[in-house]
Amino acid sequence: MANKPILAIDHLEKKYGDTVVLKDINEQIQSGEVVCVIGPSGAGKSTFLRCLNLLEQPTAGEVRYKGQDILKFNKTQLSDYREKVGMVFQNFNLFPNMTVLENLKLAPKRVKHLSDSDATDAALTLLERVGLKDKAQVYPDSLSGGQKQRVAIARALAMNPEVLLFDEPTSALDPEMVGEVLSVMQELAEEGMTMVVVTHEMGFAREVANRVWFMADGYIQEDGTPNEVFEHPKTERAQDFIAKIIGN
Ligand SMILES: Nc1ncnc2c1ncn2[C@@H]1O[C@H](COP(=O)(O)OP(=O)(O)OP(=O)(O)O)[C@@H](O)[C@H]1O
Repeated sequence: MANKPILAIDHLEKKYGDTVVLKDINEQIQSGEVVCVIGPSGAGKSTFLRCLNLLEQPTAGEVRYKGQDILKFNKTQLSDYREKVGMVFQNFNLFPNMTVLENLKLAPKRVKHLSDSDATDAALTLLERVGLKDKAQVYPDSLSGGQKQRVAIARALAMNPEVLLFDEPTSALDPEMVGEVLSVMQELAEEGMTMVVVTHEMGFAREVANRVWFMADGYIQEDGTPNEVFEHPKTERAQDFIAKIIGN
């Protein structure tokens, strides 16, 4: 392949004690790709995602970002890497004692040393992009779940990431809030953001992903286009899962 991957995963393994949760994962992600990771509960999807930014330490293997093994990064390199590879969590992780605007300004000021007024301008632009400019001065507690998650996405974008990792970003939301978050994510995908999304939202995976990885028992068992994985799954495990999810 001509393109160099932005992320390359080689022989990744994660064990907790004697329990092997991820087994020999080998994958590559190209810049601009949207990869959705699907699979049954307990398959290792979140653990895998957390290994990509070292919230979990892999027990073996390599994760290379633009050719460099992130497991060998020193503290400064790791902090630079986490600026470039942002993460959006299931439970938003907003700072409750800060306004929405302060949530967005904190890291750009502290880490990127932006001036207060530059950080404010950038934050307001991002809030506008996720449709929440009018919420700049409120505290997260007064927002709906969908609004909180849109703020969390804006906060991740405030660091100008090259890759965004999403860990079940809509799983904690009431059903009526899911669409507003997915549509922000879809816009990001259309703008060319590289995204790895662990999700139970099969509609999103079908429509927005370039590639779908089906994970079960700590392996990526299927890797293909949405059409390949949803319509023509090769393994029995994926066939069963997809039949149950799609309901036929
Ligand atoms: N800190 C930990 N210590 C021990 N076992 C863990 C730890 N974290 C996760 N596990 C185990 O690893 C396995 C994979 O968990 P993980 O959360 O990655 O799965 P998942 O595919 O994301 O599931 P779900 O869709 O339910 O979130 C599970 O069996 C889980 O119990």
